Amino acid sequence: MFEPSLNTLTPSPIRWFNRLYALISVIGIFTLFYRHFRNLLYSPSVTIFSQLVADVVLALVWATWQAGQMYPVHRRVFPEKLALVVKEGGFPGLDVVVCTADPFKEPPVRVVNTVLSLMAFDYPTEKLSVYVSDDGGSQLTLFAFMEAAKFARFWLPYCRKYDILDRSPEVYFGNDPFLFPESYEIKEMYETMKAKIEEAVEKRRVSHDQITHRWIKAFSKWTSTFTPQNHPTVIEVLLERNEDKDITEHPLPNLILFHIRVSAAMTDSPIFLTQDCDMYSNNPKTPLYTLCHFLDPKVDPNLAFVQFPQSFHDINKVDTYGGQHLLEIRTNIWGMDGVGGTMFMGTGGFFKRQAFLGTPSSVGPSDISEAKTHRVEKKSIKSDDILALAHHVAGCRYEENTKWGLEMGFRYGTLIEDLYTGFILQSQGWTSVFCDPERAAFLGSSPMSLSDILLQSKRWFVGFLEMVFSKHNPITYGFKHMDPILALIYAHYDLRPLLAISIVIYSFLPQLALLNSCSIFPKVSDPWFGLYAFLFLGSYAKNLVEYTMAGGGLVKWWNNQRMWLVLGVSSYPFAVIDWVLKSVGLSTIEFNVTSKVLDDEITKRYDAGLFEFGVESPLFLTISIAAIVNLFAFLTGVVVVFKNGGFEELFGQLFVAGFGVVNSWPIYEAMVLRSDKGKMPVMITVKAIGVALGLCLTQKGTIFQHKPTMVEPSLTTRTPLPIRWFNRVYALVIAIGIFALFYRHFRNLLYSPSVTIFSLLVADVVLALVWAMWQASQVNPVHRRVFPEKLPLVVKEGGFPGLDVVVCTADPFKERRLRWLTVCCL
Ligand SMILES: O=c1ccn([C@@H]2O[C@H](COP(=O)(O)OP(=O)(O)O[C@H]3O[C@H](CO)[C@@H](O)[C@H](O)[C@H]3O)[C@@H](O)[C@H]2O)c(=O)[nH]1
Repeated sequence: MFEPSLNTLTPSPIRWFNRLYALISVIGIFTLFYRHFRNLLYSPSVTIFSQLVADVVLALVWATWQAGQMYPVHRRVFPEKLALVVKEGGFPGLDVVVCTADPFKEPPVRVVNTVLSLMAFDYPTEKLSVYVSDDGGSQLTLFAFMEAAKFARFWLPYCRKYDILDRSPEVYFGNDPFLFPESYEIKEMYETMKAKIEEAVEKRRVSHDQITHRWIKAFSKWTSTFTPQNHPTVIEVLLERNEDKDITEHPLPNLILFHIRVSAAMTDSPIFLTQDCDMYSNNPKTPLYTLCHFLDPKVDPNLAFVQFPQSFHDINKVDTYGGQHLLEIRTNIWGMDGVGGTMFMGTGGFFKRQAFLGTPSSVGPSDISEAKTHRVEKKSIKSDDILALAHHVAGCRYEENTKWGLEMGFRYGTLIEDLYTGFILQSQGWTSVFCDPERAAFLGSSPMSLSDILLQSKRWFVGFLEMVFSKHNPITYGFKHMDPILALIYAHYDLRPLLAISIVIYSFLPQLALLNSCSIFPKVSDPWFGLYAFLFLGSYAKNLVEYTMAGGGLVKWWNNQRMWLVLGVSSYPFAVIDWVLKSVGLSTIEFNVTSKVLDDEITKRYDAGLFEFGVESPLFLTISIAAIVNLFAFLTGVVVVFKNGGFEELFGQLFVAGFGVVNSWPIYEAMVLRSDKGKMPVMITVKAIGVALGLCLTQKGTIFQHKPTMVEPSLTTRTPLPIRWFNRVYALVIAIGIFALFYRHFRNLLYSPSVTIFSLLVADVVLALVWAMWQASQVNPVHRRVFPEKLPLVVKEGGFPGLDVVVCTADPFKERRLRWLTVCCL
């Protein structure tokens, strides 16, 4: 029987290019390690050891990133075919949970907009319930939703009637679309509601005259002992679909305030969506795209969630802080999808409820219509027993001695509950898919100040470190429980904070060495320099290709790589320090909610592409120190090279310092050229200059051996022969062939051991060894020339060293001749 396919999955052809690039780079990386080890062996030094450590960490993070490039896929969905599979009345129930935590960092008007846009999904309202979970326990939130429930009666039918696309009223009216007869009236209602909510937030309380009789009892819970941490359970049904109708007598979706488990007790829909409070719906058809996965006749019964990307409406044209996370959200995620599971991003994830109750084998049937827990759908959500059950499960003692947070529901105990929860689900055998419709499903806000973005990243990175050092480490645990490639991709995120080691080393070591005229990279004419150039340019070029394919341009890419460096000397090392302090019990780390409050001046500066400093954050101090050291080293290096020469030897360091300087431009600008409120605080600049100069002046002659770079007349030249490239390529190709042959021998030995195979292996190993030794002499053939005419520049004739000439005659007694030669040498 023909079964309509609601989605398709196609492997991306770019995977072949990715794999080839990875193979060539791996060879390059191992060659570089060989050089480091050889140097360490023959002339061990702190500098070489630091370079080795930096490069090993870089290589680890790079390699785990490549895992996400091995199996990229693309998906398409066909919502127009849904009707062939299920009638609208047969759609599964959908619970939407929106979380908010602080009405002063997350303005209730914005949360209301998010919720209204979700209530207005193109989905049967009798199947839809929206929950608002307020961790801040604020009466301002309740008041805002009381008002929102009234406005919804007008807004939802208006969206339906005119098939409006922007279903967040703020966005819709912000675009000035007065096309329909009711538009003015609806806008006025919205503005009135907005003003009321904002007035209450400004006064920080809800006055009695703003509360209608029906809500007095609800607000009476906010007594003098009520605090955000300690308060009675508050569950309020603001709209109930069986009772509340919009102005066209169409049922409204349920709208309920408070806790996530409450949704299982009240509506128990098979699918639920979790949403950040700022992530409004930008595409009303999003739930239909989700159904294209959950209701596909060939659906994987273990499918746990469908993830939509996090997209942002307020990123400036050049994405100054790399806030779009294009590489993570639009590139790597497809690589995860190709091996069985995209990560959960904390928002925009539609879950099958059953996935939170246990492993696929323990929870039984996985048909979406069966994916319920309490089976309470038929009763009114205002009935006493449902409300009693909801209060019971919402109570904070409910979880004690249960599996909630450990083996069920969202997994606690980390600052990255989203990534962690997705990882655990996938290690239990659940799968997930990524869905990226052309019109973004959801749009949220991204921080506009540097300190907000650095603090947010630091929180994530502490969370990643918690995961690395837990029993759920992606390598030790992941390798056993999921596709190893997927485990490696998770490992990439968890290892990222360790990049602090590499970026800090490369932000200071070559620069300080430059100040000592001490060369730590090969000189330009040295073949090893080519290897450095290949690895650096290759990875940057590949990164640019990935970024462009993800939808970014050159300027955005540049800003993104700059943020990578900025994070490397701020959020990454601070996350490591925070994690260490927390691990030894010297501090606790809390979830600091990211501020979503818009400040006009900050927005203006952000839109102009300026970095927003403004506050005295220790995170800015380290960035500034690195920027000043790079500038000082670069300028000193240029002067030294002009005075004494040595450009070839010092080029590598001049390049690294120069690269640091170019990337640090916004920091110098904020220190010296800007006078607005977002400039670098003077105290940070002063402290940074003090520390940087102290560092540059006090390290002289410590770990760096001073090597004068004065030009000396060269009496000989040594030119590598071009044939070496041919020799090397030949050796490389044959070496790959030899390894393939060995692989065959070993496999044969393993599966059908015999004397013949063993003898062949021994013979080939010996041949290969002798061959490899001979190739060693072909790798770097050189040609030498001497310039006797330049000798007077170095030494006068009178200063020539003495020269003894020994003439040998044939001697029947060889030993005697040797004895004579030895005597001469003495
Ligand atoms: O104690 C808390 C803290 C936060 N939130 C809500 O969680 C959401 C995310 O918080 P936010 O401060 O915006 O964190 P971000 O770092 O911007 O969010 C990203 O990172 C979080 C942690 O990994 C994920 O939870 C989010 O979904 C993801 O968008 C917001 O709706 C908050 O209201 C709560 O409900 N309770």
